[in-house]
Amino acid sequence: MGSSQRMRLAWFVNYLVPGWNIPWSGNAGAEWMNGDFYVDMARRLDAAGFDAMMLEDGNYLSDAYGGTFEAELKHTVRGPKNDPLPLLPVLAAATERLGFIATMSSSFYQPFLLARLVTTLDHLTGGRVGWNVVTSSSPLAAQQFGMDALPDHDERYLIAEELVDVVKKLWRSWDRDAVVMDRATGTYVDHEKVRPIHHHGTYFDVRGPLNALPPLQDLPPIFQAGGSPTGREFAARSADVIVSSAKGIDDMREYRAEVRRRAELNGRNPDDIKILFMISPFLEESDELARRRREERLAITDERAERRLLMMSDEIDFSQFPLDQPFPTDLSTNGSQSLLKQFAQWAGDRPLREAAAGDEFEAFPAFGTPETVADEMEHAFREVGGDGYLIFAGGGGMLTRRYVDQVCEGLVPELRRRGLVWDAPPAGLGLNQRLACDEPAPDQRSAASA
Ligand SMILES: Cc1cc2nc3c(=O)[nH]c(=O)nc-3n(C[C@H](O)[C@H](O)[C@H](O)COP(=O)(O)O)c2cc1C
Repeated sequence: MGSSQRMRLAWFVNYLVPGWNIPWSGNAGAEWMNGDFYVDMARRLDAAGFDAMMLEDGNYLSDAYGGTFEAELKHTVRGPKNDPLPLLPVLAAATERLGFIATMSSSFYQPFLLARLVTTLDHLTGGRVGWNVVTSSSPLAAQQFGMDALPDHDERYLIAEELVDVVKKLWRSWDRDAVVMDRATGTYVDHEKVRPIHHHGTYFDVRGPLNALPPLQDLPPIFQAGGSPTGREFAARSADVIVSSAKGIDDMREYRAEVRRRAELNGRNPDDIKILFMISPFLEESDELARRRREERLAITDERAERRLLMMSDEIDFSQFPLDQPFPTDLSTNGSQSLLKQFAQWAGDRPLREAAAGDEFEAFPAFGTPETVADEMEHAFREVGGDGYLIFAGGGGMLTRRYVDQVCEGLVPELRRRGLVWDAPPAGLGLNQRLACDEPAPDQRSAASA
């Protein structure tokens, strides 16, 4: 059975300590900061045929949970976290084809700085960079930049939309053939091919032009993860790739249909937006062993519940809610609205301890042998019609070199055998073209069994 479209694979990483006190974590706790762990990982992903590594970012430690940094620093949820942007060219230099998605917040970056940074990264990586547009979710982040609080949730998306627009105008302030290098006249750039943009908007005033070269890719891909109605609308208007935290086949289907509908209403071809769903696969030699290991990981303990609640504590103090009671249903936030709503739905009437400890960042539970997990992924892929997956290693907590190998050496070859992922991308594609490319991979199942 050939595939009508290919499955894209990306991996979501935080530049903070990966698994460090679990089996197979080696000396990661003492060494992660030098970047070698992530360099090794990027090489593995590149060789396995992953499309991209997505580098998460945020810029605060939260004491919203219980009014202290104790739990935050104990569990290393948000830090210590180094700045992933300088890591990006280091990763690119160690790899050939893998794309890298840099996260930069629309609440703190000025368009000029961002446009120049991304175009520089695009040249340094040979056209392999993308931008994950996030709006940030905590007043604690705003307070690092001289503000008391973030703008309101929905207004943040208006700012993001204008930011994307100005950044694109800056990228296009140079014609692609502006550099003429005319030796006879001694002219390096044709000045008629470079123009100011004179942008005067609601949130930004930028004269332009860019004082750097335009990106190597025509436009580096825009990633987005908005889950609220406003977030979905922004994604449908601006994103090339959406990473979704939808949970369950119905939710995945609903999310995809709604974003595609919104894209169409905005005059876009819905097929131009690729949607990746999050999974945290749990791979072992047998289904039974994987099930047992997963159960151990998701054991209902106060410690695990605390870690999960901490991840949401960008604004609300979740330590105030008793773990033996159901999660309150009447909470609202100026932070990540959809993530809060999704957790409340997941939690239902169960005691909070059970709901929080048992929650994983995944569209569906994926555990077992590579064959079993590939079955699950293929089933959902065909059922929902999504464009691929974003792997997240259980919120990063179970990320080890061994875990990366289980995915790259066990799961991906199985997906490739089924004709779901390419052997290698077609030559000469920038990251944006690569992500957009639906060209099916050859089905190697019959060849392998012949
Ligand atoms: C896969 C994924 C990756 C995300 N990466 C980041 C990130 O790196 N930094 C950040 O501040 N927020 C990140 N977010 C949060 C989103 O930008 C957004 O705030 C969240 O999905 C809630 O959407 P909403 O505000 O529309 O409700 C991520 C969310 C998801 C699902």
